Amino acid sequence: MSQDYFNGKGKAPVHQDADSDTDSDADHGVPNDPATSPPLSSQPNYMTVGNGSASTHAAHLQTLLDDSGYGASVAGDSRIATLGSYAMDLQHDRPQSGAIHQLWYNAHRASLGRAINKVLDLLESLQEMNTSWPAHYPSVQRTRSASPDPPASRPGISQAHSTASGSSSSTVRNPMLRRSMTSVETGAESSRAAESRSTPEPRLVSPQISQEFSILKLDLKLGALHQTELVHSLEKNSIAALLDGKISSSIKHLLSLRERIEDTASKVLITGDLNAGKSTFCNALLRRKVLPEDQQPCTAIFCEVLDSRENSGIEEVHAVHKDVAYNRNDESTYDVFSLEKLEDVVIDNETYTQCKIYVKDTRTIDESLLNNGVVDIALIDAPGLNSDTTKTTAIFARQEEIDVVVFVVSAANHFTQSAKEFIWAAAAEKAYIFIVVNGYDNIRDKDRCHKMIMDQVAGLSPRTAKESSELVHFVSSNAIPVGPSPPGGPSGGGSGSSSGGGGGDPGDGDDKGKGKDLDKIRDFEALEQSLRRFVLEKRARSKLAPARTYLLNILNDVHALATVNQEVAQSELQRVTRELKELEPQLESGRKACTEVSDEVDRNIEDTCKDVYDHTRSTLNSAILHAGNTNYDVPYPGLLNAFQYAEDLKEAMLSHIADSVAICEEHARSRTVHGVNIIKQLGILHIGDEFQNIQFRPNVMFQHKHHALARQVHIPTQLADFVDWTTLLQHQEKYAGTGMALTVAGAIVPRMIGMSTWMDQALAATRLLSNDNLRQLILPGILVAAIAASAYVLQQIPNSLPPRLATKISTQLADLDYVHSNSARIASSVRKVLRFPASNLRVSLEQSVKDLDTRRDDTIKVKGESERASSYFFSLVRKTEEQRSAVEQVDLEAPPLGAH
Ligand SMILES: Nc1nc2c(ncn2[C@@H]2O[C@H](COP(=O)(O)OP(=O)(O)OP(=O)(O)O)[C@@H](O)[C@H]2O)c(=O)[nH]1
Repeated sequence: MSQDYFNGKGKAPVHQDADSDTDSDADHGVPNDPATSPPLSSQPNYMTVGNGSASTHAAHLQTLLDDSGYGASVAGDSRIATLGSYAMDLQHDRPQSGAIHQLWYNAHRASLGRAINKVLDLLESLQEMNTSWPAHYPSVQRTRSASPDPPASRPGISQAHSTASGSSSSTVRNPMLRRSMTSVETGAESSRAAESRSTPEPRLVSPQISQEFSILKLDLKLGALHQTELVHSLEKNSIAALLDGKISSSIKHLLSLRERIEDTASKVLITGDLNAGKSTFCNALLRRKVLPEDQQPCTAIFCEVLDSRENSGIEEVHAVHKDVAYNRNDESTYDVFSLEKLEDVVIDNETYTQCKIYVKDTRTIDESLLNNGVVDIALIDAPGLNSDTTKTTAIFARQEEIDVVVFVVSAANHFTQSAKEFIWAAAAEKAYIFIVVNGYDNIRDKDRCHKMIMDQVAGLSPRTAKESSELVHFVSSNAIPVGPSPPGGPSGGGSGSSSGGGGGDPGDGDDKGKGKDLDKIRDFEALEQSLRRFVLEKRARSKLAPARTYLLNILNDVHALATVNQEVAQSELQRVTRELKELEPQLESGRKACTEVSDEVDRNIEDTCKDVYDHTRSTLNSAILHAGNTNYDVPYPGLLNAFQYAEDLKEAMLSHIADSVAICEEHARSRTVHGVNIIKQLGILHIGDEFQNIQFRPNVMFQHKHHALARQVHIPTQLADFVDWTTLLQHQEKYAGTGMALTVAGAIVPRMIGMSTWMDQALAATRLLSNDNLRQLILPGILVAAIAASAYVLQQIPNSLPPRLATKISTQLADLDYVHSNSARIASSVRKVLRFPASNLRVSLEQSVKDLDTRRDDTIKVKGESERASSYFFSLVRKTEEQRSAVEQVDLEAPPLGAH
């Protein structure tokens, strides 16, 4: 498998910042270069059990294979040997053990692959739910001790097979909101996760959150606010949006993990100080002088050594252009060189940053690392570390597809500053660092060197130090006999190891030297076996364990989130159900009150208006009726000013009537105040205090004098108005002295002045004049009487005029419909005034009913949503539990059945 490391386009993205990523938020894209990926048909890349009859062991393996979900053999892949023949042909354990591991690996890979698919489904559904029902993010669930978990101790590789029970107990996880922290899992978890936990948390998160959520932990960075405060201060939808982002990146990471566990290749990065002997070490592993060795630094680019079968069996070098994604099928992305020219390529870091070296490894599969029959291994020789390259190499080492980092340190120089910096950075990323102390042959006091180096390792990577027997090796790479370099290829200018056994010339005949060389070769072979085990048998740790750990972590997070949200949804459901129960009667009584209050207000208005109308009518009627006999205090100025008197009197009468109107208006005003108060009380009772301050100014009522009578009533004064016989007769008895004259005058004068016919007058005169006796008396009497009557009539003007005028005014007012129109006007004014608060009250009541109605509708909606959310999260809790136990059953620590 080949990679392009630096283009940032096609392959694994390079993490730019050493401390900016954790498991949860980094983009862990796994390379998917179509050109470099193995053909689909060869993807599983496993050993198949032949005909099954070879041995019971083979049959068992066949079962394992079938169970693994990877089916039968893949035709046409030369790498695939049948396990049956494998087991029978090779009469030792290693290949068989490798094949068993491969089957075991496939079975676990299938389980984890299924779990990843399920979790992807769960996350997608959670994302969807989160858009319709913004998920609640638990800010702080419980307080845990501030001290971090005890440093996880990785189980020893040599002991790994014996920790089955321990590992299964370690997988019993706290179902609560806690991150898995068991020692085995920690040891097996991805190095990224290890870093995120072991390094100080650089982000603004509360310890609680960082402990409870490992992947879906929201990364809030806002001013100096604490995470918890932020979670509380942020709007629910903002939290949901942040969560959505987290879920998306988790989905991405799961996809890359899936790709990664399905990738059958394994990459070993060989790095170390300048001139530490990395190339020599690589060549020793290949048992062939492929890479140029030199006493002066020469490797300036990343050299990936791959099996030539990946390049159609052709041995050549592909020098990848800078900033270009390597594609084996696209020659524009690289330059082809022969192996002999490799020396020129590796020093040219101006044109290239990496090269792919395809070599044939003709050794047997149990000897060869590249061609081991189980997994495609690529060795990557990195440029020596210095201040320029340390960071690049550390970034390189952090790539997901780098399964193993082999650090080559010079036994003579120990760990330099660059070396330390690299290991600090890489140790956090990669759980395992394989340390090769090279050039051990140069050391005289080997024990001292051993101790000093081990002390340094302990300080740099305690985990590695703990497993030192497997992970730290003291070797002399140049002592390993290597095959000849390609013709004209790397000749090496250094120790002359190319012909093999540079450390001691096998041909010198020195037995002591030979013995020493044999020791060196044995040491190197031990290293090789460890590395082989490390790469092959423990591949699960570097490939499957991150997936398993990540799955457990994400399942834990989703489980925690689902539990919290299920509780929230449930309590919301209870709350809205309760609220609905309260709302229904409120709504009912609101509707009832609306009708009742409306009726009451109408009644109040009608009663008030009727009362005002009736009162005005009776008051005005009575005022008009009594206008004639009311004393107006208008002095009678005498006969000469009788007309003026009549005018004054008329005005006084009209103003008296007008006063009555004003009195009626005052009454109406007070009735209105009363009516408004009733409405106000109803408002306060049913709506609340907003009715307390209802504005009503009674003074503003009746400001326009619609009743200005003087303009409407025109009554001309006539002479007849001054004589009112009815009044005169009424007064007759009061004035006895004039009784006779009045009687006569009363009897005669009216007749004389036109009340009788001319015949009556004639007869009366004849009758009087025929009586001589009387003639002399009567005439002066008549005269006196007439004078007396006239004087009396004139004197009675102040009494006669008012009733006459009153009658005339009354008549005219009746014509004007004065009483009704004023009563109606005043009553309608009252109605108008009362209608305002009444309609306010009605609108408010209707609004409050409407509000209640809306609230009820909203509550019903929320209820439906809460029901859906509750049942969704309930099933999510169950599903995450199921998946969690399925993933926990993938026991990567238990040794494969039948493996040694
Ligand atoms: N004595 C001794 N010399 C060694 C050993 N391994 C490598 N050398 C010599 O050390 C020199 C440097 O070796 P290289 O393999 O080129 O070192 P390197 O780390 O690849 O160098 P750069 O990648 O260029 O930094 C060569 O001359 C080797 O022959 C060893 O185990 N013992």
